[in-house]
Amino acid sequence: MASTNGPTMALPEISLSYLLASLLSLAAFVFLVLKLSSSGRGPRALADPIPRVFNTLQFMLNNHKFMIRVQNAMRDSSVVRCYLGPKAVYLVTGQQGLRTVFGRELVHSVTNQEQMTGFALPTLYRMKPDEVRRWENDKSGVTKIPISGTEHMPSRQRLWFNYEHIYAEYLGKPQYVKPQVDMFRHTFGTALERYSADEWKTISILELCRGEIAGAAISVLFGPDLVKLTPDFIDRFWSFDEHVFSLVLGIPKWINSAPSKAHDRYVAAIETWLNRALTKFDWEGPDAEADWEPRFGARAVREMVKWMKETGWRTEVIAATMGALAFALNSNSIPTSTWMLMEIIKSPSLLQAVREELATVTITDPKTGKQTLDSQKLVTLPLLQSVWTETLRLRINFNITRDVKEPITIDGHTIPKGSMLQAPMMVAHYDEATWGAPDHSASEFWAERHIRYTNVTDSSGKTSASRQYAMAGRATSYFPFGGGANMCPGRQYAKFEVLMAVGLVLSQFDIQFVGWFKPDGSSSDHPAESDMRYCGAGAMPPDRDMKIRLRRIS
Ligand code: HEM
Repeated sequence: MASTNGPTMALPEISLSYLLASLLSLAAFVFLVLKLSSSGRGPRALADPIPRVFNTLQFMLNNHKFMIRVQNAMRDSSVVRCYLGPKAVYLVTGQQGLRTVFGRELVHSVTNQEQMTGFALPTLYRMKPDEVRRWENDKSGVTKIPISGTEHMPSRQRLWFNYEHIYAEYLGKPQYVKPQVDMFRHTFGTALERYSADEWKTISILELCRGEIAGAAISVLFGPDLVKLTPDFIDRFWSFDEHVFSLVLGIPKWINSAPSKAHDRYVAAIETWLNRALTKFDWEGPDAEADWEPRFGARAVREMVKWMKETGWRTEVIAATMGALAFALNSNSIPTSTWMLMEIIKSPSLLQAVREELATVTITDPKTGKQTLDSQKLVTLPLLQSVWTETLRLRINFNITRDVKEPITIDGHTIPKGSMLQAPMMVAHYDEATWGAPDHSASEFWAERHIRYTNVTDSSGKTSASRQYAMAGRATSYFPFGGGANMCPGRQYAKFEVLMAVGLVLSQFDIQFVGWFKPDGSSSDHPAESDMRYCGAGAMPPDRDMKIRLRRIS
């Protein structure tokens, strides 16, 4: 239609079908653009109200709140990204993600090496920049077969490989675990002899675990001299333990000097022990290959010291490395023992059931003639194992962290080189779909979560329900010991040690519950809960104590 007013343009005649077709094309175009732009954005981003600042601060200062936001974001997304400082971090959950973090195929592309050289080696291991550079320059990888192009390196000079291999071998192989377990049973059993059959004694579960169990564990791994030479060593250990997170974050001394002071006192004590052991030990003598001897304690410690001396590390660095090992030994096992004792003692029926199980593995020690526990059978008891699994699931809470050295793909998302991967236990271990049961939500401690009952018929034809251990969820939703090449090398020993400590206390004493106590010593009307200040830092200890009365069963 032509206009009659002023200069005009002739408009084409538009049909309805032409208009509809144009609108549809436009809609399709907009949809495509939106789709392409959203897939280009990668995985879901965690909201960051002050970009790159808020999330970083919350991660460091209130990890629990940060992790609750991550948990919510991961309800419908197996990969969530955010920035922590300048670093792009990808939090992952689910089968594919966990296989990527822990799998053998990507062992050279997904590693913990930047974590070590960036944080642990300069702080906890006390290495100077040129010493850290030696690790950075070792490109031969962690596996027995060196990465192609590095085959020329003498095997003992391969730092990453030897560090992992020595621990995996001497902490993990059954022939070395067994003598350590026997030694722990004897040492802790002897420590318990101070509680007699003649009188009831009131004790604190926290003190028992942080004192006697931790002391026995240190004496087994490092020999008795460490505590003999520094009688307050166990106090120094806990003071160091309290400050580890601040130390690793590298908070400067002028802001807070307490962490480095605690570390100084701790490493100094270990150095005293180390110097004495190095002077006294005969490397050519009969104990050179002993499973355990009193100077260095367990073989794992002696082999690590030997290799570090051979490869030229300063005594202070070796002492600090042993300090990190003592931390790995106790920092998770002791809270786990504490929680297991508290959970069992607080429920009279559970205590009774566990004691009945323990009675089936009680033996007479051939050397001392005293009652003790058969360690091999102990770790197969169904109910005790279920309590162990449930305790680790609920109370061990950190994000297993790895660096991405080559681009990888998880659930269709490309994770670029240079970013960081984190597998949060709090997301996997508390997942309702995996762990929840009709009357027991995933966030609740339920001693029998990992028990199945099957009917068995005996020779007389009588049928009864038999209790069996069966983990309630998938392995990829449960990784308290991490996974892959860096998986905790002490995990087998940890299970023996914790179950032995808990088993000896519960089987050798009559126990009466006294009450719950707050850290200030006042009584509490409700049981302990996880101390969430430790969320993301490893084991979450109980926020209050339990006191009991005990008397040895004569
Ligand atoms: C309940 C007890 C324990 C728990 C939950 C636990 C957990 C862990 C975790 C999550 C890691 C990091 C794994 C990774 O990055 O994938 C680790 C590393 C380690 N653990 Fe344990 N652990 C326990 C007991 C022990 C014990 C008893 C020992 C020693 C006898 C030990 C020695 C180590 C060592 C040496 C490392 C470092 C390995 C490395 O640097 O690659 N752990 N542990």
